[in-house]
Formats: sequence, structure tokens, C-alpha cells
Amino acid sequence: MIELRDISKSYGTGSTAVEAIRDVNITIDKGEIFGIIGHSGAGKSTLLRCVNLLERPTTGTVTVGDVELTKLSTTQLQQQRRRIGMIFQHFNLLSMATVRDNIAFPLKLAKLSKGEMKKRVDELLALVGLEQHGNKFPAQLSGGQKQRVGIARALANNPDVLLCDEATSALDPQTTNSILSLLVDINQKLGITILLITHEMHVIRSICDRVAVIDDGGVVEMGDVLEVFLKPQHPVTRDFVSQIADSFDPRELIASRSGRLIKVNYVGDITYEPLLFNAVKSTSVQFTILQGTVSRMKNTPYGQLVIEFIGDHADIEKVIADLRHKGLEVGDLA
Ligand SMILES: Nc1ncnc2c1ncn2[C@@H]1O[C@H](COP(=O)(O)OP(=O)(O)OP(=O)(O)O)[C@@H](O)[C@H]1O
Repeated sequence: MIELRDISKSYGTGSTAVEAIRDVNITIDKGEIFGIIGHSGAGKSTLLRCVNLLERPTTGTVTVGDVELTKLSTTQLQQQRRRIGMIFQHFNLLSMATVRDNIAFPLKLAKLSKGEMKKRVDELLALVGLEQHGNKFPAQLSGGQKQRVGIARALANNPDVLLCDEATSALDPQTTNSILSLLVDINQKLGITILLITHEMHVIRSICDRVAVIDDGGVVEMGDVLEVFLKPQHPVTRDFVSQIADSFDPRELIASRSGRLIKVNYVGDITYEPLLFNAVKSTSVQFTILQGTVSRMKNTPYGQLVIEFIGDHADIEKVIADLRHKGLEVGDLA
């Protein structure tokens, strides 16, 4: 649905030039929720704005659907932008217009009749749960409600793609979660492809299918959220993962424990099965859980444990082999 090929973007020229994006290649499938995460200044906004050409890349091509946007005329580009909705951190609503008029704004540009416009605004108000608030002004709404207006406006022309520019960064945790649920709902009901940028790993973990980590203008890691989250390779990725992980490093225990310390990762329905108990019960091995997380990423349960096994070496090997056979990823803590 979205293809960014060899994208670079520089601001300024000569000795003051800033290379905000360098050689980025990302392909996003139809119906995916794709997240781009990076620290402040990494280039997230620039990259997102390259997708609808609010920023024109210095080099490279942008294709949305089967249309290469980078080679269109201004008029053709305006037409194609209707297929790409966008929401913003600070909502960007018209303060002097009611909720209904804010949502109707892109419909006016698309020259819908009054009747069609009313019908569509009613549908959109229902979709984002604001049926009771159509005649209010933005100043009379909470942050979460303002973002719902932003989402309704972005969806007005039935876009194929929704770009989200730090859409929950100005919201408290509870409101953030309600907006994230709404985005998933929209993705599932309407099949819209969502591309979001964020500096919060929580956002990625809650709703994204895949993630790209960017640092200093380049992609340093990309893949399925589960894969990247459970086995982060790049220091910047590890940094983001640690935002939602236990800050205690279990390797500090190695010197003080006499048993064998093992790290176990598991994903999917086996998370809720008594695999550890079953693996040790016919052996002499005892175990202690030293650290553990059992949680969910989007809809997938997963667990990460650090376990101390005490017992006969051969029996411990047998337990490890049994766990691996059941699909768990098992390795020594090192
Ligand atoms: N219009 C501009 N002119 C010059 N430099 C710019 C411009 N916009 C962004 N930059 C520079 O490009 C780099 C990337 O900025 P960008 O805003 O894309 O990062 P970001 O990851 O979105 O950061 P933040 O999370 O703080 O918004 C930064 O070094 C920034 O100073």
C-alpha cells in the first residue's frame, strides 16, 4: 500500500545542510498497522510527511496504492492526497468551527452536496463516538474528544491510508488507550492501512503489526513487533524496549546464585500452559522464577522468564530439551 524507496531528505544547502532522512526503504502492506519509532530529532516527522509529500524528498520515490506520488503534477497530487488521511499530535482543529463543521471541511473541498455531507458527518460522528457533541466547539472538548474529531475529519473522504503524527503524545495514559483502541477498530472495520510515528514503545506494543526503528535519519531495525521486541538488536531498539521492561538486569544475579540461570521466551497460546511444571515433574530438577513478564502484544500473549534450575546436569538438559520441543526459546543467561 505504501512504498518508500531510497528516500533521503536534506534541509538547507552547503555547510548548514541537515540530512534529516537518509536512504530509507520501507514497504507497508495493505491493512497493516505500521509504527515508526525514534528519539526526538531522529527524523520521524520528516519521514511521515514525505509519505503525502507535505515534505518533498530530496531523492527517492513514494508510491501509495499503485500511484507514484513523486512524479505527479500539483493538481494530480491534490487528488491523490484525498486517499491519505492524517491526524496530528495537537489535533489541528479549526477553533471557530463546530465539531460538525470541522469534520465536514474536507467534504466541502470534495464538493459534496449539503444532504450527502450531513449524512456522512452523522456516520463519522457515530464511528468515533461523538454523536452527542456535533454542535460543540473544540474548546469545549477534552483532548481525547478533540483527537476523535481529528480522526473523523481524516476519514471523511474514505482514505486508504491514515498517517498518525504522534497522535497520542498529548494525551494521558487512559485517553491514549481509548484512542489506540479506536485506531485498531477503524483498521479492522474499514481495512485502512495505518502508518504512525511515536517515541513511545507502549504505542507500538499495543497496536502495531510491524515496526521500524529510526535513528539519525536511517532505519536501524525493522520487523514484526514481537520479533523486534523480544530480540532487539540495535542499542536504540534496546533502549525503547527497556521503556516497558523491568529495569532490573537479571545478569546481576549470576554471581550470587548456585543453580543454572536460564532465559525463556515464549509466544502464543502456550503462554497459558503449565509447561514448566510438566517439564520438571518427572525429574529431580527444581526451579525458581527470578524474573518474569507475561503480557500481550496487540492480540498475542507472550512471556519472558529468567529461571534458576537446580538439580542434576543431565536432568536439567532433559528439561531444557523438553521445553524447546514444546516451542519455547531457551538459552543460558549470559
Ligand atoms: N524545516 C526544517 N528545516 C531545517 N531542519 C529541519 C526542518 N525540519 C526538521 N529539521 C531537522 O531534521 C531532523 C529531523 O527532524 P524531525 O522533526 O523529522 O525529527 P523527529 O524524529 O520527528 O523529532 P521530534 O520527535 O522531536 O518531532 C532534525 O535534525 C531537525 O532539526
